[in-house]
Amino acid sequence: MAGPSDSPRRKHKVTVVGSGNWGTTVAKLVAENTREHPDVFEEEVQMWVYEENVVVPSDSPHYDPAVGDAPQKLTSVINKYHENVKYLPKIKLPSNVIANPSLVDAVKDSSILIFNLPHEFIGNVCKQIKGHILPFARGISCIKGVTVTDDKVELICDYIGEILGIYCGALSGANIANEIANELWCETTIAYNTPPCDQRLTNGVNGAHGAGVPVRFPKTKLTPLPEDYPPLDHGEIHKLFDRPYFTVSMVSDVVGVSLAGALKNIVALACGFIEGHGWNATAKTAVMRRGMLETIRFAQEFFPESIQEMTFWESAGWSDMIVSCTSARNWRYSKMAVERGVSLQEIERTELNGQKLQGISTTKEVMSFLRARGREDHYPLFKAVEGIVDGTFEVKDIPMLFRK
Ligand SMILES: NC(=O)C1=CN([C@@H]2O[C@H](COP(=O)(O)OP(=O)(O)OC[C@H]3O[C@@H](n4cnc5c(N)ncnc54)[C@H](O)[C@@H]3O)[C@@H](O)[C@H]2O)C=CC1
Ligand SMILES: O=C(CO)COP(=O)(O)O
Repeated sequence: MAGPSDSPRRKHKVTVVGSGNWGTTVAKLVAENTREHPDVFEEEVQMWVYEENVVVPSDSPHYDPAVGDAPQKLTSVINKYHENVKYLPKIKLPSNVIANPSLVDAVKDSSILIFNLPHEFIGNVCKQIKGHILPFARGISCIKGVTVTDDKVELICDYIGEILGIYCGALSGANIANEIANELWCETTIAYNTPPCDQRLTNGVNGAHGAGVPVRFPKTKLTPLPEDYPPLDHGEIHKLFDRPYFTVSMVSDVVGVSLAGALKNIVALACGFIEGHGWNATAKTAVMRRGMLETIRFAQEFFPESIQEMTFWESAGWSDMIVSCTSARNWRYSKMAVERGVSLQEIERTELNGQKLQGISTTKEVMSFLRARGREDHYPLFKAVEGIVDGTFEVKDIPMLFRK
């Protein structure tokens, strides 16, 4: 009888769940890598698209006079022209990215699931795919946010892992999708821990950085990755994401990577408000420093068992804080809201063409969690951002928060 080592070697099939600005960019870079590593990955990358109708503008090279201004399915446009004309216009996607409007079909038979959509939609997506994925699939969440219920705050990757019964790591960094899509160099951080049940494939090799951090796995029993698949350890995950223009650091601290990515969106709103009010770099750096202190305080207070402060020196930490407070969407549009004297919610509705500002919901969720514990006054900057978003606090009063 044939043993496991005689079995034919299978390849990892990859699906990107989500196709916004970042989702499409990650699908592009991952598809470049599946092409370069045909021994490990199936070439075709499925990309789930939340289907909608789009009108291709007349100045687009993909404008078809026979179709004119008639609405077309976004998936058909992506598959025909290899461009996501709505969320990542003017970027050519590799032809092995396949847009799929069916969530269940897109994740079918995939052993690697990359979750990349605004965090408010992840619950519904997980509900729909539960029971339709390979039981031994492994996940990477590129989502910046947290999930909050009355009694707990959860990392998105833990939430995905618990609902689907799989292991899920986290990717986060100083990453502006349009820059990476244009292949302008940057770094990112991936936190992933090979589950013990998969380690017979990897000799326990997990990567050098982060040794000593208690490793977290879902409470549910994991199904081992079958032996005829290539192992999934730091080396293989690195192979899937690292590009000449996208330098990946592998770490083990899932908590630090996830919380830094989620909470910097609150600080980015504060920086936009500050700048919209007319203050400049010195005020912004004060807010960034205060924001980082509150981020680390939050991590230490609610995830004390696993946080590693070195993570804040990775791309997911200070670099993301800096880029988010100087050039990302949450900063840009909160500045615009103050300059125009309108609410941030209105700016999101009128200016973002379907893209989402994760800072708005993250601020509300984090503050409701803190308030339920009577801890809101220990996070004065986060509280001020909530007040500004709700119209109950004024930007000019931010410095008063920090006077002894
Ligand atoms: N855009 C960027 O530069 C970066 C974004 N991120 C993070 O990546 C995550 C995904 O963001 P983006 O790809 O930028 O999204 P986006 O903000 O560009 O696009 C919104 C997406 O949500 C989808 N959507 C709308 N309604 C939906 C529903 N009911 N159910 C499911 N999907 C729905 C839209 O189809 C679209 O794909 C976020 O957590 C964000 O913080 C992280 C790094 C960089
Ligand atoms: O996460 C990001 C930068 O690292 C992108 O942030 P925005 O969603 O504010 O554009």
